[in-house]
Parts: sequence; C-alpha cells; structure tokens
Amino acid sequence: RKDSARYAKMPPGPTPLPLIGNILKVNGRTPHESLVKMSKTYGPVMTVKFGSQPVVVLVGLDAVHEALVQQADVFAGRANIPLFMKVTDGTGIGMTNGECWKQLRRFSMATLKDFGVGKRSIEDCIREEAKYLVKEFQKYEGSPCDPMYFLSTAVCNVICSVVCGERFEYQDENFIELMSVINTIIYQMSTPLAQLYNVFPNILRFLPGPQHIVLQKIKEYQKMVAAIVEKHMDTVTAGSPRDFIDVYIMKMKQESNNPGTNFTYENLHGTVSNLLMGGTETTSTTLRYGLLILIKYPHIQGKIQHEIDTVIGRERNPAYEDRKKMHYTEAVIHEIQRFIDLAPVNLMHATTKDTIFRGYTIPSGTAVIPLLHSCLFDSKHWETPYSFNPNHFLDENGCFKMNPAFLPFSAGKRVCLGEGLARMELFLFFTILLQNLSFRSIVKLAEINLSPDESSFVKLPRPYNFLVYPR
Ligand code: HEM
Repeated sequence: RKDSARYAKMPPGPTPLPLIGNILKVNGRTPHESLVKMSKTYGPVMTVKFGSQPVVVLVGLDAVHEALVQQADVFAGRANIPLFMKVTDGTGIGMTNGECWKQLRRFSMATLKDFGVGKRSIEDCIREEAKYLVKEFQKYEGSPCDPMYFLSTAVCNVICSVVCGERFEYQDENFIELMSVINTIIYQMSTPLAQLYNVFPNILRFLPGPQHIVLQKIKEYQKMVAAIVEKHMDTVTAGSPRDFIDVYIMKMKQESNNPGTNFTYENLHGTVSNLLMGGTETTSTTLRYGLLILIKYPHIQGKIQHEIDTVIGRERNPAYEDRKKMHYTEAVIHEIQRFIDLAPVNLMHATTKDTIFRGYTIPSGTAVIPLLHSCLFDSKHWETPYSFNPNHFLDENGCFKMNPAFLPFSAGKRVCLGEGLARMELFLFFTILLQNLSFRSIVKLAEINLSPDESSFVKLPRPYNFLVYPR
C-alpha cells in the first residue's frame, strides 16, 4: 500500500506546515501543556507533526490506559528519539525493540532480583546509604546546604552496588565526574533546544550552539560506562559473579557460538548505561523536589515526623514493611510523585504493528506519546490537580488509597523497570532523613517557587539550599 493510504485514517490534529509540521504550536519549554491545550480542540487521541514525523498523542487516563494496557503489545515499541539513541547508539533495554528488547528486559529484571532488588539485601543497602546521607547533612548543621550532589550520590550508589558491585566514597573523583556528566546530560535534554534537536537532528548537528555540550557529555558518559564494563571483562571469574555486569558477561560467553545472540557487548554497554542513568537522576530528582516541597510546607513535614515517631520511634531503623502502617507518609510520597510530574511527556513509544484504535488506523512504527502529565493532572481523577494535596491519596478514615491515574512510571509492557526499586528508595530515604533531621527554608516560605526550572523532558526543581537541624 502507498504511504498516503496507510496514513489516511490517522487521528485528527492541527494542519501541519511543510517541513516543520506543527512545532510552532508546541512550546519547547512546556510541550506537555501545549499538547493538553491542543487536545481540547482535537480530542484525546490526536496526530501532531514534529517536523515531518507524525506522532500520535494520547491525552488523559482513558486513552493512555486503553493503549498501553488494553493493546499492550501493539503500543510496547520504542520510537527513535535521536538524543537517546545517541547515548546508547540504539542498544540496551531502553531503546531496542522486538525480541532483543524482550530478552534484555527479562534478563535484566531477573538479574536485578538475584542481586537483591525487591528483597531484604537491597533494603540494607538503601538504609546504609541513607545513614551516610544523614551524616553528610549533619555536617551542615546551621549553615546552608545544597542537597543536590549528596542525594545523587546516595541514589547512584544504590544502583551502582547492584550493577557494578561497589559503592563509592562521596569524595571519589571518578564518581563525582560520573554524576556530574549524568546530571548535565539530563539537564540539557530537558531544555527546549534538546527537543528541537530531537526533531531536526541532521540540521542541528551541523550548526554551532549549546546542543554540542550535550553531545560532548554523551561521549564522555559512553567512555565512563565503557571503562566500568572493561574493568569487569578483565576481572570476572567464572562461577562467582559479583554483580549484574558479571552475570551478563557470563551469559555473553555462553552464547558466543550463537551468531544471532542479543547478548552482545554493545547491548551490555547500552543496558548498563540505561540502568545507571535511569536509576540515578529520576529518583534523586524526586527526593530533591520532594524535600523542597517539605520545606515549603513544614506542617506536612511535621505530620510525617509524628507518624514516624508513632509507628517506628526514634531508635529503630525504618523498614519498607513499615509503609503499610504509615498511611500519611505514603500519601505524601505519592503526592510528591504526582505533583512533580517527573517525566511529563514520557519516553516516546511506537506501534509494533498496524492497528485500529478508537476507529482510527495507526500504521506500524508510528511514534506515540502516552502523555503522563495528562494522567497526573486529569481533573476527572484528582480533586485539586494543581495544588499539592496529600488527601488525593487518603480516604475519609485517613487510610492510604491508590488512584488509577497515578502513572509516574508509565504503564503496560514498557513500564519503568526500576519502579519497585525507586519506590523502596523513596520510602526509606524520606523516612530515614526525617527520623533523624528536620529541614527548614532559608527564604520566606511564600518565596519558594515550586514550578520547574526546565521541564521539556524531566521536570527539574529550581536550585535551592536548606537548613538542617537535628531532631
Ligand atoms: C522516581 C523514579 C523513577 C521514575 C519516575 C521513572 C520513570 C520512568 C518512565 C516514565 C519510563 C518510561 C516508561 C515508558 O516507556 O512507558 C521509565 C523507563 C525506564 N526506567 Fe525508570 N523511573 C524511575 C526510576 C528508575 C530506576 C531506579 C531505574 C533503574 C533500575 C529505572 C530504569 C528504567 C529503565 C531501564 C527504563 C526503560 C524500560 C524499557 O524501555 O523497557 N528507572 N522510567
């Protein structure tokens, strides 16, 4: 069939201009808001052209759920996102498709579990990191502290201990460099320019401008990941794997006679790269944004501390199991994730075959944005979507209640692979920090601006300092 016929019954959308499509209608700083606005005219399933690429945008929980969950296989593909492709050269769990992605995902989930993710041993590891974090913050008693670096370090150490088999000292120069590179890449990827790069990579690659910072940092990151992998290749011992990378290397050796294997060196590099980047910036940004919210609303911080004192006390270490009795704390953590809306436009998906969706025909390989922002702020599901309100997750008896529109990790077959780990980290880091310390603002509470600094890919809070007090 001719291409024009395949695209004839696509969902409606604004009329595109030649070459640039509809990008003038999409605000580079807040693309998620432009898309929600557009859907008021074109409906919850629409086609928006990013340059010459048609993208089906799903707005609101019903459309997102119908696609990602009810037609799970069809919507489980990953689209080509130029900057992300650059990070891993299109390899690894996050960016591959089909059988290769299925095998890498299954292997990664099983291996993470074997190294304690979702179990007691990772809990111990998170608790240990949280203790270091408390110690570092205690050094700042009475003077302003920017928590960003410390939070990234603690979170990065958790994923590193599973993937690379070691944690790093906070002062380790290579480690500081690794985090700084990850941080710069995510920051640059969240700027409007990065979105423009993703639409016109072939033009922007040849023009001078700040897009080259991110391209340079990506190269540095690739070298760092390669050094970690190489060190493992040199030191791995058959039969006694130390970590995720060792298990992968053994699998790679086992499959060395299979020319069609997906367990290649490139996919090892790509998967390690996905796990370190995916496992660090998301969770540490949630903690950093969350603490900013808790210093703006000291009464909410106080209520969490009261619940910690009642359920856990001041002596015993918090356990993940405690969350079942800590309804208010759970509600606040969920509300932090909803309100900060970390990945408003999600990672772009693609259809894996031709499909009919709500009467429209969507060809195989079409890019799809399941707009997470539109679920987390869907007024059909949240009483006061634009204000921070822990009651969104509490019933009339003050018990925690889930909400189906809570999709910060997305849904369906591509759902965040680190969801379980991230939830455990958020609960334990918040409770251990607040069991030992109180955090207060340096500026007047009314001056704390909770709106994001950048938000085109990840919503990042404005930089801030806080004051730390012992409890
Ligand atoms: C608060 C923390 C986190 C948030 C909000 C988050 C969010 C997301 C989102 C929205 C996606 C895209 C899902 C989709 O394509 O539909 C994703 C994918 C992914 N995340 Fe996370 N994530 C978090 C933590 C983590 C952690 C700790 C890890 C490491 C274990 C991780 C590893 C990944 C990987 C590997 C993917 C790609 C999955 C695939 O394509 O099959 N994430 N995450």
